[in-house]
Amino acid sequence: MLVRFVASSRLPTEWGDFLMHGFEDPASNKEHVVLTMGDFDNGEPVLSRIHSECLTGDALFSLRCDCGNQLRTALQAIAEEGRGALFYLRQEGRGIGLLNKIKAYRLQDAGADTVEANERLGFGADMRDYSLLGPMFAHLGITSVDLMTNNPRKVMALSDLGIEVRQRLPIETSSNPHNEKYLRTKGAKLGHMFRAD
Ligand SMILES: Nc1nc2c(ncn2[C@@H]2O[C@H](COP(=O)(O)OP(=O)(O)OP(=O)(O)O)[C@@H](O)[C@H]2O)c(=O)[nH]1
Repeated sequence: MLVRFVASSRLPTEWGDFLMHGFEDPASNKEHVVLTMGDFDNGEPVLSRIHSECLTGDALFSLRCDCGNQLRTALQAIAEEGRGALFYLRQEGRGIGLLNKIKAYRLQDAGADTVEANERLGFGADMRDYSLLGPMFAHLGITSVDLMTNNPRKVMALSDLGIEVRQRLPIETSSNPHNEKYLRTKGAKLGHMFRAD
């Protein structure tokens, strides 16, 4: 069964008032949310971010990745524009889940990079599936986006779903000693268009 819309409510945040739309995915038993601001009726491209859940970076202030920083940067950019959408997909750890990500971090502490760690656990480098976005875009009436990402796979995934990506907007965040290797590996092995500080 396809991902389906369940309910919306107001979500005031430190950047402004968003609408929060909840979706359920019966196949994976996952719940996803989209935060929107403004009106999409005129068909103009919508400033958008497709963000993959990162409990450690988004909620626990981790410096091992750039996720929390990107989340805040995206919400701020949407609020400044007064119009946009943030898709928050519950695909933790590039789709391997939180506990496997902790195991992957352990392997990284022992010298593996983020891709090698996934592989040693028996996973591909990136297990995320973006097809679930189709019904979410349809429900919100968004057909064209300006996408905040450094990840070319997301641009291709949206094109495959028939969503026009008018432009890719880089989402640069600063590096620190804890995430330098991770950011380098994303550039070298996962095709991210990352420019280190
Ligand atoms: N398996 C694994 N997942 C990680 C690791 N560090 C961060 N993540 C997850 O990676 C996801 C974010 O992916 P990124 O590759 O950082 O960025 P992206 O979303 O592909 O691309 P951008 O749009 O440019 O941010 C989140 O689900 C994080 O939980 C790691 O070392 N191992």
